[in-house]
Amino acid sequence: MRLAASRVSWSAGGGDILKDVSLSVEAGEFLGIIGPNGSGKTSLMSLLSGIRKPRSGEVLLDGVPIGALGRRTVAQRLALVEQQAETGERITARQAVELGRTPYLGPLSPWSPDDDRIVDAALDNVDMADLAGRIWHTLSGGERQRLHIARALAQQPRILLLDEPTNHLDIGHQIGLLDLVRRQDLTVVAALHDLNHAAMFCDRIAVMQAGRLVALGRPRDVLTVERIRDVFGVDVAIEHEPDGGCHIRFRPGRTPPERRTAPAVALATTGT
Ligand SMILES: Nc1ncnc2c1ncn2[C@@H]1O[C@H](COP(=O)(O)OP(=O)(O)OP(=O)(O)O)[C@@H](O)[C@H]1O
Repeated sequence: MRLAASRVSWSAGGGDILKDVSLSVEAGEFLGIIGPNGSGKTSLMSLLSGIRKPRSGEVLLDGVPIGALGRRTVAQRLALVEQQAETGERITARQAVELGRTPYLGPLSPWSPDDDRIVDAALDNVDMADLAGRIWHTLSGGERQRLHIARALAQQPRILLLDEPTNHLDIGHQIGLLDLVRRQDLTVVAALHDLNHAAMFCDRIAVMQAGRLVALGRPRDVLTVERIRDVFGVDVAIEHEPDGGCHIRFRPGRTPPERRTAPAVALATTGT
């Protein structure tokens, strides 16, 4: 299943937030979206998911404008985990994941043992089976985040859109979650802040800056010292590995003076 944005622009609050962005993600690909705070990652994800309509341009799901497909059809093909996703507080962890089955339920297709199996597998996948009976508001931020992922997996989409999926997670669960997502037979688009995670897990990376797509390609081609300095305003050293991977080392105190007011926060987790 192929998802594509064709020359999409979007405005809000009197300003142009996304400007003429085109990209596509192929079946089975893991595409990362990186960029500083406010560069338009979340806005782009919301257009790709069909939640928002572009002012101009279009988003195509297997060649069909996403706006022309019904909500239920879209939800059976594509799941979005939003950055600040919230869920009603009175439900249990399991019930939160069961919500992922909604697009498949109806008068002629009531809840079945298959739905139970799918929900159990999703809880297992994110290491949350033991807490399935816990009430939502008693769970930690990281546990809730893992349940949001489980809910999206229970939706059995072909495309998974993740907006900063590793928020709130400790390093073990950050790596575990990205690895889990990568191992699924899914097309993934994930907005990520950690450039090393993007380098490790993504087939290609899209770089957003001030609402524009400024680079798109393989991690080692996109993540260059010059681009990271230009886009994030920080100085890094990059080690290239023989297997094609790369590792980015943040060099504190080496940021060019003219960029010291830039939003370097975005790289805070990449220093090792
Ligand atoms: N509904 C809205 N009304 C006005 N401005 C908006 C709206 N939604 C987003 N923006 C602005 O658009 C810009 C891009 O926001 P967006 O959330 O897409 O960025 P982001 O790259 O995801 O940022 P972050 O890394 O901080 O999550 C920001 O300046 C934001 O304030």
